[in-house]
Amino acid sequence: MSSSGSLNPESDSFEGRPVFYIGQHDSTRTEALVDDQYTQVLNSGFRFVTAPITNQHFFNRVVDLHRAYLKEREQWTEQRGLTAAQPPNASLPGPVVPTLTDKDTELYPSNYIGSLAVYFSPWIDLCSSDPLISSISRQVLNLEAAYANFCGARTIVVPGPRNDDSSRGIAQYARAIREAMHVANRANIIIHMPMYREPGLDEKAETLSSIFNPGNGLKAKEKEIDLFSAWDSWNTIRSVCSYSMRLFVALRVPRRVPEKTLQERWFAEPLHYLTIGQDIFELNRAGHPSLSRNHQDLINRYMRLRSIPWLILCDVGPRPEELATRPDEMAAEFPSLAEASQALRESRRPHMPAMNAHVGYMRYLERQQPPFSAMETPALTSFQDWLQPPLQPLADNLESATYEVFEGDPVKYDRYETAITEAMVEWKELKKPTSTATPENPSNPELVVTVAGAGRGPLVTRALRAAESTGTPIQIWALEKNQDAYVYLLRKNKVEWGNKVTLVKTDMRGWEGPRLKGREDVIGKVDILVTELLGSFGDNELSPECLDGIQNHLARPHGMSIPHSYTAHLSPIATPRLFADISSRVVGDPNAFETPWVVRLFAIDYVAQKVPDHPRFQQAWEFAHPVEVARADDFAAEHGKAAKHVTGGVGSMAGASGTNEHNARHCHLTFVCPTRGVIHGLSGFFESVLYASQTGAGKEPVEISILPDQIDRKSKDMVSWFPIFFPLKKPLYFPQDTELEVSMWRQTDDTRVWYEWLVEVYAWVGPDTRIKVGTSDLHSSRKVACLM
Ligand SMILES: C[S@@+](CC[C@H](N)C(=O)[O-])C[C@H]1O[C@@H](n2cnc3c(N)ncnc32)[C@H](O)[C@@H]1O
Repeated sequence: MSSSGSLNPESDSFEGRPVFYIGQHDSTRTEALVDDQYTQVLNSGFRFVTAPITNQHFFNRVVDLHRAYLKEREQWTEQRGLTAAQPPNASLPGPVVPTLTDKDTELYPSNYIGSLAVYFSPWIDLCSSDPLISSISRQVLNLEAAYANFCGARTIVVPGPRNDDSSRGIAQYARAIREAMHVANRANIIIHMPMYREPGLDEKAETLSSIFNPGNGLKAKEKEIDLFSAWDSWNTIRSVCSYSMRLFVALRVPRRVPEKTLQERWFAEPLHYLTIGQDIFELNRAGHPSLSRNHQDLINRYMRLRSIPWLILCDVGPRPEELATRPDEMAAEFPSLAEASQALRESRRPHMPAMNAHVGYMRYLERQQPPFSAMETPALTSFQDWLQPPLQPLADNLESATYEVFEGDPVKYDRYETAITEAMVEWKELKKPTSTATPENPSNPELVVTVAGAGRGPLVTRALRAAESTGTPIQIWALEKNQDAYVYLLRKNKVEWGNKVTLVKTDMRGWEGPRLKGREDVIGKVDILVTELLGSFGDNELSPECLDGIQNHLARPHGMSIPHSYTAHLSPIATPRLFADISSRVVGDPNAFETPWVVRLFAIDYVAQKVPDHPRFQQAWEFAHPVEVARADDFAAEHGKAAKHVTGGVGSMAGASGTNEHNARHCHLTFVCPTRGVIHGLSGFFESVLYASQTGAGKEPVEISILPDQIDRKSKDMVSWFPIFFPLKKPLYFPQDTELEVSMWRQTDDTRVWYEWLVEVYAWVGPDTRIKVGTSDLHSSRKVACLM
């Protein structure tokens, strides 16, 4: 258990953890609690309770209505002398459930209704194949939805389908929920779903179907457990409801915790509640309730979500008969000494119920959770699954505050400093000539270092530090095209760098090159060129194009670029939240589904599995610098720079001259998905080798990476880049044993760069037979392309 100090936010040893918000549900409750009872439940440690919208009276009324209808129909059939085989007139109207009366409900508008989780009647059966029962169920659903919405309920829980066997039933159910969402137009609708159909944990409460068609439920055959069938039903329901942002899941925690793949599938879904039944708890040796290690891990994982799901403990007390007895006001005012000291020990008022044992255990688990890590600060957490439009680094100038955010991540700068240090050490070791060498001073040891795109100068500081620590004399230039950042650099040069740095306000592609110290008439070459123009997908902020424009100043053959190379990587993902978010933006932003978004992906499911030759994260392409023969350089040498737009027809894009053609890329990747699921787009990442040793001593390269399976090894805790997300306009469903074929292109017409992407689904239907079962549109970010 943590010390009290670690829970005190004021203390130095404070460690934050997710907070458990625990509610109480009683499956036998047929009426909303009255105020006193509600208070008693809160006093036993719960923070909220559930309340049925209607009561037993309403249930009886609906059952009587249906009975009367069946009787009337029977009479009607008899009067006409029809046999059982002759169906009644199809247009005979079915029963219409009359409006609610005050006898049908104990729920009224109140100042605490917003904190109740109100429950639809569990006895309706929206999936019923009996059209009368499904119709009555739907009417009840709508009556209750309208009334709960009227009362001001914010969350309404609806029992999920009882099984996933009938696609007709699920379709009926989904359609009814969509209708109810229109009726309850402000409330959130929460579908109560099991994680999977665990034998023995199916709902037993009676329904209209079990009352009127009792035989139907008996036929259910023993089947193999299909782990994904409940998720499949949920996927149908939310698809029919167009991924409404008001539709959530209450996930029933199973007795046996399933495999990780299924846990992760639900992790990506909008979990509003986790419901934990009394039978999930075990008793420990002291007879207190406890949960297995697997259950604890599951809860700990889900509690890391940005919107932390609330917990509902079901049937763990206080029992209805306990709530029936009102606390004795007199006795509460004048407790006996023994009662008072017992109450003090349990931190409660005398005659108030003791802390519920299950709540007490959950509070203990709350304290046992791993504390928030350095990557879970409130600032970083607030970025989870938050879409940011990508930067236009050439067209736009960054603000000082944005640079300050970059500078807040020491990991990136440490890795750069290590790379520059190694480059300087090896330069000496390999006795490479420097660009400051002149006929008069052929062994001048001064290296020419240029930081291009210096921003507010952190990489300049690191280059100066590397030079000092390695005892390397340098001449250093810093280039920046942002005139405001340039002013900052001028000041920093005076205040911090002792005017050692030559600052040039220029686009690096138009720089004339370094005029050497003491020989200003001579334009020299650069030995070490340092840049950080990388985007989340490596090349998406046009680092290749910018470096092409300056690499002619690099000394050959020894000059080097830091970074030396970078690679882009992809993996298909399910991310229902981002899909819903982007869908909601389309009206104001018609290109929302054609935009690669920068986003700190979190509530997502990587659907592909790692198998031999097909890893979960696959490399799309690579850029390495300097480019050996740049087509642009050749072209400019032949025609002059200004000529590039008038010689159309050479490049792959119509009308392009082809000078940037060497920076176009294409990849085709195959991802393997053994279980069925859905994808909403492609997650993108990059890695970069900043410096690769040239001494042949087998040293590890200096790298940075944002790949989920590499970041901890290559650049732990680096937060400078979030992943990129290439969305799909329509979710793409895939069956089990599927291969997702991903095609991606980096396109250019010499003035712009954009991406195009396509996903195709192939299912294996025999040992050697694969058939195509789905395809996405060809998406293109051309309309939001990066301008060169
Ligand atoms: C991602 S920021 C990095 C800034 C700084 N080096 C750092 O690490 O904090 C990229 C910088 O490069 C500059 N930049 C981008 N393209 C450039 C170009 N073609 N010429 C000069 N500066 C450029 C931007 O204005 C921006 O300041």
